[in-house]
Amino acid sequence: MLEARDLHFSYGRGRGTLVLAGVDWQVAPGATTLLLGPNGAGKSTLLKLLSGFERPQRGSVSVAGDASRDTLHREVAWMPQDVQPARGLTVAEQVEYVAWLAGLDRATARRRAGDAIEAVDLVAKRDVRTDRISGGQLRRVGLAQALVRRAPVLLLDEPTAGLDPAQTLNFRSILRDVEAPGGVVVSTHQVNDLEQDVDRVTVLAEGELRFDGPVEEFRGLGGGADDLVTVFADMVGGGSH
Ligand SMILES: Nc1ncnc2c1ncn2[C@@H]1O[C@H](COP(=O)(O)OP(=O)(O)OP(=O)(O)O)[C@@H](O)[C@H]1O
Repeated sequence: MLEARDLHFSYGRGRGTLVLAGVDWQVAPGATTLLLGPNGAGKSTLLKLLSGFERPQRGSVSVAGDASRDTLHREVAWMPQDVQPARGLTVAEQVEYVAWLAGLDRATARRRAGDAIEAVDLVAKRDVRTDRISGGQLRRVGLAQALVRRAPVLLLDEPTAGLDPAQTLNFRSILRDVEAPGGVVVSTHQVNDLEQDVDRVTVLAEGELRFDGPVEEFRGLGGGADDLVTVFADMVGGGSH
């Protein structure tokens, strides 16, 4: 199980602002968790720490008690908020390159990249350069990059931000078929992302967890969708949603 203990993190040296102030959290295996928090709450930072991309100043991130960077890289796949096109590479080449960087041999990287591109419904674009595809398609390349390693845990940072409603639905339906036995985490600042199939909700605000439980429990805090926006705003101590 992917677990964070007493995570403290601030950017910059010395007196940088504390972004995470002692977060204890476990990613629920076999479940999809919505990591909900207002802008600047520290969601991206938490996901970077959980993936091993950043190291905490205090506390630890571990899988089954093992906190080594190699283990995190093997066990956790992370899709960053800003997926970058690799100049000059096609969709297939970019996903294959990421697989190769992760240590797969050439033939396996190619095969897995093909599978991942199929899973994200981008077969028609496989030979198009990634700097010439739409923002929504680039998000799906990002998801393919995360899937290609077949890590047990999948962390997705605001995967549908900026997508139109049709693309959002398309992305969610692709996510429904993703296999990640260690758990899937989807970060968002929008309460209406609760519409998607999620099992659990974790609310992060000002570097602390304010809620962590089954989605039904969170929904039960408000009478309807509008209520939940209010519940969330009260929970995070502001009007952001
Ligand atoms: N590279 C950085 N250097 C300095 N400060 C940073 C850096 N990245 C993030 N921060 C700050 O850390 C805080 C948390 O940022 P983070 O991106 O983790 O929040 P978030 O919840 O993902 O926000 P959003 O929903 O807007 O993406 C913010 O105050 C942000 O300004």
